[in-house]
Amino acid sequence: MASSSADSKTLSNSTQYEEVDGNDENVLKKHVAFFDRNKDGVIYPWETFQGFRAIGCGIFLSSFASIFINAGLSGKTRPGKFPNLLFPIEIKNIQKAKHGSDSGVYDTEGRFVPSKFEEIFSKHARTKANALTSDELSGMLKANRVPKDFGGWIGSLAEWKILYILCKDKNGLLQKDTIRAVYDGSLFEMMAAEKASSKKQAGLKGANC
Ligand code: HEM
Ligand SMILES: [Ca+2]
Repeated sequence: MASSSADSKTLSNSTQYEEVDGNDENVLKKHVAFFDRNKDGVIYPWETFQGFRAIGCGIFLSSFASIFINAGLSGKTRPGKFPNLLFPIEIKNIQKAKHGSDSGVYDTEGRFVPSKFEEIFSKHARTKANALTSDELSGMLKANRVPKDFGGWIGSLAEWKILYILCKDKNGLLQKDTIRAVYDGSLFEMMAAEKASSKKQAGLKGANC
C-alpha cells in the first residue's frame, strides 16, 4: 500500500508491516552495520566482539560469535579464492552471506520482504498473534529446514536462538516488534543504548531488550 510517508516502513492498525518507500534497499546491510564499529564498510572479528559486548552479551558468547560469524561469512563476502586470515566481512557484499533454511524475509539482494515477515506469524504464532513462544520458534526453524542443508540449519538456529535468549519478554515471548527491529539493525542500537544507560545507573548489569 502506498503512502506519502518518508519512513521506509509503517505499522498499520492491523500491525501488518509494510514497505512504503525504498523497496529496493539492501536492509541486510543495515542489520550488520552496527557491528562495523569504525564505519569503514568492513567488519573484523574484534568489531563483532565489541558489538556483541555493546549489546550486553558476555565475553564467552561474544568471543564464540565473533569467531563463528567472521570465519563463516568472510569468504562469502570477499572477491577471489584466497581467504584473508583476519576474516573481514565486506558489508557491500553481505547479501552473498545469506544461507539456506532461513525465513526468506531477506531476499537474495538483502531486501526486506514484508509478506515473508507476516508469514512468520500467520504460520507459526499460535498462542499470541504478535509474538512467538520458544516452541513456536523451534517449530518455525524446523519448518524452514531445507533437507541436508546442515550449514543453513546451524546458521538459522544460532541467529534465532541468540535473538530469543537476548530479547524474550518476561513471559518468554519474542515480540513481533522486536523481530522487526532485528532485520534493520535498529534493535542493536536500542540494546546498546539501554546497556549504556543501565551501566550508568549504579552498576546495574546489561539488560535484555
Ligand atoms: C546478536 C547479534 C545478532 C542476532 C540476534 C542476529 C539475528 C539474526 C536473525 C534473526 C536473522 C534472520 C534470519 C531469518 O530471516 O531466518 C539474521 C540474519 C542474518 N544475519 Fe544476523 N544477527 C546478529 C548478528 C549478526 C552479525 C554480527 C552478522 C554479520 C556481520 C549477521 C549476519 C546476518 C546475515 C548475513 C543474515 C541473513 C541470513 C539469511 O537470511 O540467510 N548477523 N540475523
Ligand atoms: Ca570496520
